Amino acid sequence: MSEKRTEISEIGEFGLIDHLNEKIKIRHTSTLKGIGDDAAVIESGDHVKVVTTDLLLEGVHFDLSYAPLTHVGFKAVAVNISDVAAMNAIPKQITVSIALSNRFSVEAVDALYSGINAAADHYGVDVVGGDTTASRSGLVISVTAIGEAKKEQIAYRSGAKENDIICVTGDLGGALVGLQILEREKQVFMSNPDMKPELEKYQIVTARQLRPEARMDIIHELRELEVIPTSMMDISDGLASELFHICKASKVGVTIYEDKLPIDKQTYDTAVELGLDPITCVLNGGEDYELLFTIDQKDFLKLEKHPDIHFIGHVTKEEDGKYLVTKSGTAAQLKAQGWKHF
Ligand SMILES: Nc1ncnc2c1ncn2[C@@H]1O[C@H](COP(=O)(O)OP(=O)(O)O)[C@@H](O)[C@H]1O
Ligand SMILES: Cc1ncc(C[n+]2csc(CCOP(=O)(O)OP(=O)(O)O)c2C)c(N)n1
Ligand SMILES: [Mg+2]
Repeated sequence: MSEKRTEISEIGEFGLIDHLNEKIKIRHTSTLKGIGDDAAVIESGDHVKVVTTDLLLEGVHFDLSYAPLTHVGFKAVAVNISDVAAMNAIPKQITVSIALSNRFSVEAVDALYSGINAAADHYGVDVVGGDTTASRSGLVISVTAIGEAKKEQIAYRSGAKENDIICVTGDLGGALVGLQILEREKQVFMSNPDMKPELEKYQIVTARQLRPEARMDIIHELRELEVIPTSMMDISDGLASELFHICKASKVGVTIYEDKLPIDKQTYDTAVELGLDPITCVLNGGEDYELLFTIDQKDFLKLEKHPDIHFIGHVTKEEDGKYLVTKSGTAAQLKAQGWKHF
C-alpha cells in the first residue's frame, strides 16, 4: 500500500498554515498572539513587541534581469516594515539573512546592502543580526522585523465590527501592472537584445513593483489624530484576499463599492493598454503594501479630509456575506483571487 500524498495546492498556502498551526502549542502567557496575524505580539514589560518575518526568493519574488539588487534589498526590508505597520506598531530592529550562489560577488552583496541600509535609514531601524549561507538556487533574503507599541494600540485582523468603515491607503493595482510591464519588456529584450526597454512612460507602476513603500507615515498620522483602527492588515496578496482574512478573523461580512476603489491614472491607463480590467487589478493585484483597516464611525470625522485615505465600504454581519457593489449598482459576490504560491 502506498502512503497518502496530499499536494500542497489542494489546501493552498493558507490551508497549509492552518494545518501546521493545529499542532503548534503556545506555552507562554507572554505570547499574546501567535500565528494568524501580520505579526506575532509578545508582552514585554509595559509595552508589547511585534515580530514578523518574510522571505524573498529569486524567481518567485524578484527577477534580477530587471530588478536592481539595491531595490531588492530595499523591498526585502519594506515588506517586513509593512507588516509591523499593519499591527499599528513602530519598527525598531531587523535581522537580515541571505543565501548566495557563486554567481554573486562582494560588489553584488554591497549593492544589495546599499538598499537594505537605505531602508533601515528610511524607517529608522537597526540591523542587529542575521545569517549568511551558500545557495544552490540563486538569491534568498529573509528579513525579520521587531516593533513596539502599547498593548492597547495593537490593531489585529480580528477587531472589525458591524458598521465600521473600511479604509484603504494610497492606490491599488500599480505593483501588478508594473510587474506585467517589466515582464513584457524582458520578453521583448530576450527576443531582440538590440531593443532598448521603453520604461519612461511607466515609472510610477514599475516603481510600485520594484521599490514599494511601507506606510509608516499613515501609522504616525493615525497616532497624532488619536485613531486606533478596529482591525488592520497590509495588502500583499490583493485587496479581495485581505478582506477575506479580516472577515474570517473578525467573523464579519463586508460591502465595498467599485466607485470608491482607489486607482492611479497611470495604473488605469497601463492596465487598459495591457488588456487587463483595472478593477480586477485593484481587487486582486498583489504587492501594493498599502494598509487596509476598519475604523469606528465615531472616528470618521478625524480622517474624512485625509488626502490619502479612501473609504471603500462598511462592515456587515457575517451572514450578510462579502459583496462588491458595481458602478451600475448591482451587488456581486466578492471573490478572493489574489496571489497564489501553490
Ligand atoms: N511556515 C510557517 N510556520 C509558522 N507560521 C507561519 C508559517 N508561514 C506563515 N506563518 C504565519 O501565518 C500567518 C500568515 O502569514 P502570511 O500570509 O505570510 O502573512 P503576511 O501576508 O502578513 O506576511 C502569520 O502569522 C505568519 O507568521
Ligand atoms: C519575478 C516575480 N514573479 C512574481 C511576482 C509577484 N509576486 C510574487 S510574491 C507575491 C505576493 C506576495 O508575496 P508573499 O510571499 O505571499 O508575501 P506575504 O503575503 O507573506 O507578505 C506576488 C504578487 C514578483 N513580484 N516577481
Ligand atoms: Mg508572510
